[in-house]
Formats: sequence, C-alpha cells, structure tokens
Amino acid sequence: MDDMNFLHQSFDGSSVMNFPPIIIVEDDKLLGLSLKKYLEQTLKLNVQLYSSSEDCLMNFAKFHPKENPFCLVTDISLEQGSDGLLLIDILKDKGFEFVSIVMTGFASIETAIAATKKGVFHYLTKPFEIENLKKLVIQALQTKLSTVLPREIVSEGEGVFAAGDRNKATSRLKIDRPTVEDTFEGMIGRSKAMRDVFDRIQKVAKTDSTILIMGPSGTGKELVASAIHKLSSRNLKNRVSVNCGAIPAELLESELFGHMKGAFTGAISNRKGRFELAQNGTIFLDEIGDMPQLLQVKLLRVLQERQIEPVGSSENIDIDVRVIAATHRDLEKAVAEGKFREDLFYRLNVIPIKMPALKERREDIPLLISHFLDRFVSADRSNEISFAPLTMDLLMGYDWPGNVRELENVIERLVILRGGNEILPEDLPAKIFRSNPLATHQYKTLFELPEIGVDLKQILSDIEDSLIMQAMNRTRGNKNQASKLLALNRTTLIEKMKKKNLEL
Ligand SMILES: Nc1ncnc2c1ncn2[C@@H]1O[C@H](COP(=O)(O)OP(=O)(O)OP(=O)(O)O)[C@@H](O)[C@H]1O
Repeated sequence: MDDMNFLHQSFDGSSVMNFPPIIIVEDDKLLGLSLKKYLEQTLKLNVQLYSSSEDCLMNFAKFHPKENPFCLVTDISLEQGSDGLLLIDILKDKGFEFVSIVMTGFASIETAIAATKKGVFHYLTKPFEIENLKKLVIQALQTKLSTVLPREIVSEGEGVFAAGDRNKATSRLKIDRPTVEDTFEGMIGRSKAMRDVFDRIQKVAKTDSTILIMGPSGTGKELVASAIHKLSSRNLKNRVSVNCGAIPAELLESELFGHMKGAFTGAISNRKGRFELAQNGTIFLDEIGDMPQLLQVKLLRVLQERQIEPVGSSENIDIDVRVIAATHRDLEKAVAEGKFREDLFYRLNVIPIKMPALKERREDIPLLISHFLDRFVSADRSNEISFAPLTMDLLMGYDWPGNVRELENVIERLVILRGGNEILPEDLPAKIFRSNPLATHQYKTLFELPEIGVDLKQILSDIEDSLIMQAMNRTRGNKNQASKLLALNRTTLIEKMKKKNLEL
C-alpha cells in the first residue's frame, strides 16, 4: 500500500489536504521553501512555513489545541536568538500534541540530547538529504496515526506504514520490552515499588489533597506530578511548575504570587504569579526543600487561607489550586535540623508518595533501557540496537546514583556515540565499571593471589602496559579513543606511553 492510499483509507477517503498540517520553522528562506515544496509535492500534505518562532506562535494563537499539526519541523537556532527547542516547549505547554523533528547546523551531542529530552522525534544535522526528512515525516505520520487509529489499520499492509517493521526491529533487541501493564502515563515500571506508586497516583488523582512527592533526584517525581494532574478533574486547566531551588530567593515571592506595577525596581507592569496562572488547575512546587524560610511562612499562609497577596498589593486574591510539592531532600531531617518549618511540612505531607531509587528496583532497568532506545529505533529503522549480555549485566549491576535520568543520559550517549549496532562492555562509560559487583567479581578471579605472593609494583606495571597496549590495538592506534577505553585523559595516556616507552 503506498503512502497516499493509506491516508485515504485511514480518513474515509477525505482529502489528505484536510489532514492536520506539517509546520516548518526555518529562517533560511530558500531552504524553508524547498522543504515545503518537496513535502507538499511528494506527500501531498498541507505544509505551513514560518521564518521565526514568533511568526509560528502568532499563528498558533488562533488555533485550538484540538487542531493539532501532526508534525513540527524546526531549526534549533533561529535568527535573533530564538530557539526551536523553546518553541516546542511553549507549544506543548499550550496543549498542542505533535511529533517534532529538529534541524541543526552544528551536530553537538549536547544539542542532540537536549532535543531528545524534549521528546523530539529526531534531529537532522544540516546539510541533510531532503529524502531523509521525508522519511522521518512519514514515520512521524505513522506514529501519530498509531495513536488515533485502531491497531489493525496501522499494522495492515507493507511498506512505510507497516507496524510489523517496527516490531521486527525491536524484537531483535535482546531486552525485555515494556508491556501495557508496565506503562502508566508515560512512566515505565514493573517492580512492586513502582506498581505501588501507580496505584497511589490513581487513588489520589481524583481528590484535591495536597501531595508531597519525595525521593532521590531523577526518580520521576515530575512525571508523577504530571500524571496526577492529567488524571484529575483539573486536567483541562493549567499545570504550572515552579522550581523553588532554581529561582533566586528575592524573586521567588513575586514569581509565586505575582506583583503590582512599581512594587520594586523593575516591576514595570502588574504581573500574575504562578499560583494565579494555575487557577483551577495544579501547581507543582519542585524542590520545595530549598524554599527560603521567609517564603515558607508565606506559603503556609496561602495553603491555609487559599488566598494570595501579590507583592505590592494590599488585596488578596482567592485561589483554587491543587498543590503538589516535591523534594529530593529528607524533609523530616530538615525539620529536625530547623531548616524546614514543621507546620508547613505537615500541611504539605497530607499524602506522601515515595519514589524508590533505581537501585532498589533493578528489574525495571531493562524495561527502561528498551523504552529509551525506542525513540531512536522508531526514528531510524537502521538502528536495530542490541546489547551484548555482559553489557546488560554491567548496566544492571551499577548503582545509578542519578537514577532514571542518569540511565536515560547513558543510553542516549551510547546510541549517539556507538560504533556498531551492538553495544559492547567497552562502549560503556568508565563509571559503570567502578564499584560494580560484576566488574569487581571479575577482577577477583582474574587476580587471585598466588600462594607464594607477588611483586605488586611489577604486576601493576605489567597490567598497565597490557591494558594500554590492548586499548591501542583495539582502536588501531587512535589515542583519543584508547584514552576513553581506559578512562584517562588523552594527555595522561600519551605521557604514560612515553614514560613506559610503549608504542604500537
Ligand atoms: N518511570 C519512568 N519511566 C520513564 N521515564 C522516566 C521514569 N522516571 C523518570 N523518567 C525520566 O527520567 C528523567 C527524570 O525524571 P524527573 O524529572 O521526573 O525526575 P525528578 O525526580 O523530578 O528529578 P529531580 O529531583 O532532579 O527534579 C525524565 O527525563 C523522565 O522522563
């Protein structure tokens, strides 16, 4: 079945030009126009072109989120410093749902990672083959349709729209894939600890109670807040987030409660605070443990009286906002140490949700890996990534102090920097080997102490020589790559080799 037939069938034969549009934001006029023309002609889809994020936003202001475009293709660094990733954020905040593809003139890992964090479908490094953009748009279309069409339609047929291809790709991963039961509002987890969290979210979502989410950094506290909001009756209103630890103390009050014109230098007009912006919705107070004491008092009053007082105003505003707070700190300890107000703690801790560290639920690691890999597999079919069994064991044995966020970053880097499509132990960052029981176990058997003892200095030096030479051989003499395998600076490796007279 070709692309066009598929679309006609899927939409009862209605014109594909009625299908939600593709939006392109590109400040290079010539490039923008050629992309638009090419996609219109080859896919017969409605393509709208904007030269800046401002233009695009102005146009979107006229739409209701239900009139989603299905795909946004944007340059990352647009003229006048505007930023494609920010544009994606703003539109998603407004409730638009679409698949995003970003184009970037410079391929930096950081940019790519920032892009995938925003749920970006794929990024293209300029210059790229226009054909590749078309392929990605078709895949984006497939993704979009799979969410609005019955499964049979999506998996029917062959060619670009056959869902079977994707299954083929993923079945080659030697990793357990998350099932529907392992997925809850975008969160993955099969462990008892995570199933308990999902249960609790479901129970509390329908209430208006204040929630306190506690747990180490990167365990998904923000995802929990978002799930509670989505499942609550407030979901048509805003969920507004404030990172209480990231905003300077002197600005936080006005950020939360708003200010009146002239309230302080720089207050050139009245400004609504985040509580007011969250009216009838939910406010997510992240890193509440870092809130300055003075504001803790004010927040307590707001929670008790359900009224806010903008800075410089003498009038109170009634608010109807559900409060969800989160912290990676041990708040009870902070209370005991006098760093956090006890009365506020009890006011917030109506319903606690405790997020488990990843090392306490290692069985979720393969599922999460598979979930993060999916972003890449679905965007590029040639990416059939698998893991050597030892690689997986090492990932399972590591303690993940940065929890799911750290795992997500490691997988993204592995995918972006990988040499082949099988990830081997030597592709892993050095930290995974440190204090890893599996790696330590190997060392133990490798270096069993002989009855007669050893010359430790000599042995250590021999081991060093051997590992350096192995790394140099494996990388065909590339000192840069060899130094990575050994977790050394390139210059340290060169110095060592000079000192030891080691050359290939
Ligand atoms: N169970 C999960 N399934 C899928 N992705 C997850 C899960 N938990 C966390 N993540 C991902 O890990 C990253 C960190 O999650 P999040 O920001 O919610 O953590 P956090 O606990 O709020 O961190 P912090 O305390 O540092 O603010 C995000 O990219 C999120 O999508």
